[in-house]
Amino acid sequence: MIIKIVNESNNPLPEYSTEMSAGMDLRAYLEEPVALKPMERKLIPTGLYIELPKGFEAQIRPRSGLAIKKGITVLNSPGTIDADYRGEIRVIVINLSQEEFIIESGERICQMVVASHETVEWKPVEVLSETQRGAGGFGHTGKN
Ligand SMILES: O=c1ccn([C@H]2C[C@H](O)[C@@H](COP(=O)(O)OP(=O)(O)OP(=O)(O)O)O2)c(=O)[nH]1
Repeated sequence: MIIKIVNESNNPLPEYSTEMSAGMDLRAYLEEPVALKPMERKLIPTGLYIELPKGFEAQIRPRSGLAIKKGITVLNSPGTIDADYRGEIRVIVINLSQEEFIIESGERICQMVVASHETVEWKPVEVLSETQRGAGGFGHTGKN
C-alpha cells in the first residue's frame, strides 16, 4: 500500500529490514541528544507525519534489542497512530534499566507496524452465548 508521509527530519524514511519484516524502525529527530535517567520517560519526536487510509492504524512498538540490552522500551506499547491523526509521530520511551541512556538524533528507537482494523457496531443483548470456558480466565485452568 502507499501511504503519504511528510518527513521534516534529516533522517531517511522508515524502511523494512527485510522483504518479510512487519516493523519499520523509527528514528529520533532531536536538536541535541536526550538523556534518560533510570525509570525516566520522555516524549521523543520523529519528524514524521503520516496519512493512513481509513481502516488502518500504525502501532508503535519497542525494539527487542534495545529492550534486552539497554532496558529501553515504549511505555504505551503498542502506541496507536489513528488514521485521522495529522500531527507528528512521537514516541514515549522509558528507561527501565539502572543506567542512564542517551538517545542521539537519528538513532532507531522503536518500530512501527501498519495494521488494518475492524470497525465495530455494538449490538446490546441480555445474555451472551454459552461456551466451555464461560467466565473462567486469568489462569483458572492451572499453571500447566
Ligand atoms: O505513541 C503514540 C501514541 C499516539 N500518538 C498520537 C497519534 C494518535 O492518533 C494520537 C492520539 O493517541 P491516543 O488515542 O493513544 O491518545 P489519547 O491519550 O487517547 O488522546 P486523544 O484524546 O488525543 O485521543 O496521538 C503518537 O504520536 N504516539
